[in-house]
Amino acid sequence: MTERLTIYDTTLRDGQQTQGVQFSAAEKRRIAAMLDALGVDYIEGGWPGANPTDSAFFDALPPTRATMTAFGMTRRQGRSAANDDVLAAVLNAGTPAVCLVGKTHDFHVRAALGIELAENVENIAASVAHCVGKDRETLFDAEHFFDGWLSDRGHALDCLHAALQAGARWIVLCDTNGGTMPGRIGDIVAAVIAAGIPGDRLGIHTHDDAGCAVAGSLAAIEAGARQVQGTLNGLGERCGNASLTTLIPTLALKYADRVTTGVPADALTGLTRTSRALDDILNRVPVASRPYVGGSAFAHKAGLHASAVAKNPALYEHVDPAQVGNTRIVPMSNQAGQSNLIARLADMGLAVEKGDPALARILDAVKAREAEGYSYDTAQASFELMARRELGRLPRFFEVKRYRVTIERRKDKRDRMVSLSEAVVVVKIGGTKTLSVSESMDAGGGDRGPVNALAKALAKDLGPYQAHIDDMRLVDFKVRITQGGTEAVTRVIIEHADGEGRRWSTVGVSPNIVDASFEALLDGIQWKLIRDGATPA
Ligand SMILES: CC(=O)SCCNC(=O)CCNC(=O)[C@H](O)C(C)(C)COP(=O)(O)OP(=O)(O)OC[C@H]1O[C@@H](n2cnc3c(N)ncnc32)[C@H](O)[C@@H]1OP(=O)(O)O
Ligand SMILES: CC(=O)C(=O)O
Repeated sequence: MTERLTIYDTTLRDGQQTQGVQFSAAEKRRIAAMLDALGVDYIEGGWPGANPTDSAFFDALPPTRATMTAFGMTRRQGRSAANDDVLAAVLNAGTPAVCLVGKTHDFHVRAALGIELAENVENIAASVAHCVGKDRETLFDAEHFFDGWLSDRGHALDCLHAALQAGARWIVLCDTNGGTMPGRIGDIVAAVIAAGIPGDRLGIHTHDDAGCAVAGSLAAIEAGARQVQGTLNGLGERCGNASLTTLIPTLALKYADRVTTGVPADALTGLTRTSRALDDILNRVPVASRPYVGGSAFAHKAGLHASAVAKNPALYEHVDPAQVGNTRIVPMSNQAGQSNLIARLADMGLAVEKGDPALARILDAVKAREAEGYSYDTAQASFELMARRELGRLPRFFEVKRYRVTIERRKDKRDRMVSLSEAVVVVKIGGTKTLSVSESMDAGGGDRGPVNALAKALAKDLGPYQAHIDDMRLVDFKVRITQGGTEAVTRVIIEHADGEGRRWSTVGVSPNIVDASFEALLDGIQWKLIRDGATPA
């Protein structure tokens, strides 16, 4: 017998409390549509009246199947709920549900609000009753509840009972500082239920400060809480909230015998896309190690793992990546054996029989190059080019005859010191040599550095290949000083993208950062020409 678990998303409110995150109203609408497609039950849209973006979002709310919720706080001391302007802004947003945060830790009541415990309980009751009286489904976020329970459980419970009696639909227990261990969360939730707050009225809201937010939420669910709150990709104040990107598949795939959620199986297959779409909105590189949806979540690097996965993927996978819309990869590195290699080459469309002597040559080359400072487990496009070279299947599109980069520091017309990087690249395509010159100046007149100048010069005139590279862009550039053999060398990893949504990474290594960057840039272009099926001139 399974029970229905309600999923409450707070990406647009607590997620916006992440340092460095500021959604526009249009972005909030896009994210709300993504959440709706996923099947969450509630979308907390923000705090109306707190800032212009949230107000603009609530002024033109998108239609959603999920219950749109406005967030705010209980009335301030000395005001009636009807005369509290913050509460009024929350109600004026016109959402079917509202969520009010209130203090439940005696320390906060005295130190942050500066009021008596009885006054706090009255404020909670009056605020909830006011919203219920305006026909809003009302949730009460019991801030710092777990710390409050340990400090003065009588007061913490009084706050919950006051909200429940005033008509709150949900009482949400918050581990606001994120420091409560999962076992303790489970014990306290069970004690709260025993004290008369029914599990089907209880929610859990955790933060990840001790790395336990998802575990704490699961402990609360196991103890009987029937609403779970969280955010996409675990965004949220400080270290973030419980990640719904982890909780949703965990609930669907591992708790199906205990609870059901509103997320249908076909929406679950859109989870990886949703997670990456949010990163795209935030202009963030997706975290590869993210459970279920990360680029490495189903990457089998070690030779023993890859060999077993080739026989049966379940040997090293806790779920099928297709269930969450992710894909299995078998990267190449010096941890790899022939099984990784055959699988990887097959993914690239290169069929090679087991026992082919080229396999041993490629493995030796990977190990030798990684000893020099290369790293192929992320730079799979450079690995492909190297493997093709060993297999004699690397098309020769063009040859770089020479390149030069200069950096000049000089005064501009307004007598300010400015830098200017300039690159010259000479390439030979077929029988024709082309010379391209480019500066690194951006639209605002700022210098973007020698690597930018080189990238622009290299991409400026590639004759018959130009149409293939026009939609390429550089999305990430990482530099590490590493030990190659006995010398310190620079390793540059570049992530590229194109108009078709492909992303690929390349690596270059040299004692000189410009040479290392150039090698990675060149690999990026060659890989793109191969993928596009360009014909060598
Ligand atoms: C745990 C959480 O994440 S809850 C969500 C927190 N989110 C945010 O704070 C983001 C949005 N907040 C804001 O934009 C602003 O803080 C506003 C508009 C809500 C209030 O702004 P201001 O009026 O300038 O107050 P300020 O932010 O300085 O302080 C909050 C005040 O509310 C009081 N307060 C805090 N929590 C509560 C509560 N649950 N109930 C009643 N009053 C509260 C504080 O004691 C403080 O009062 P004081 O000014 O008398 O000391
Ligand atoms: C309400 C909330 O975000 C918290 O207590 O963490």
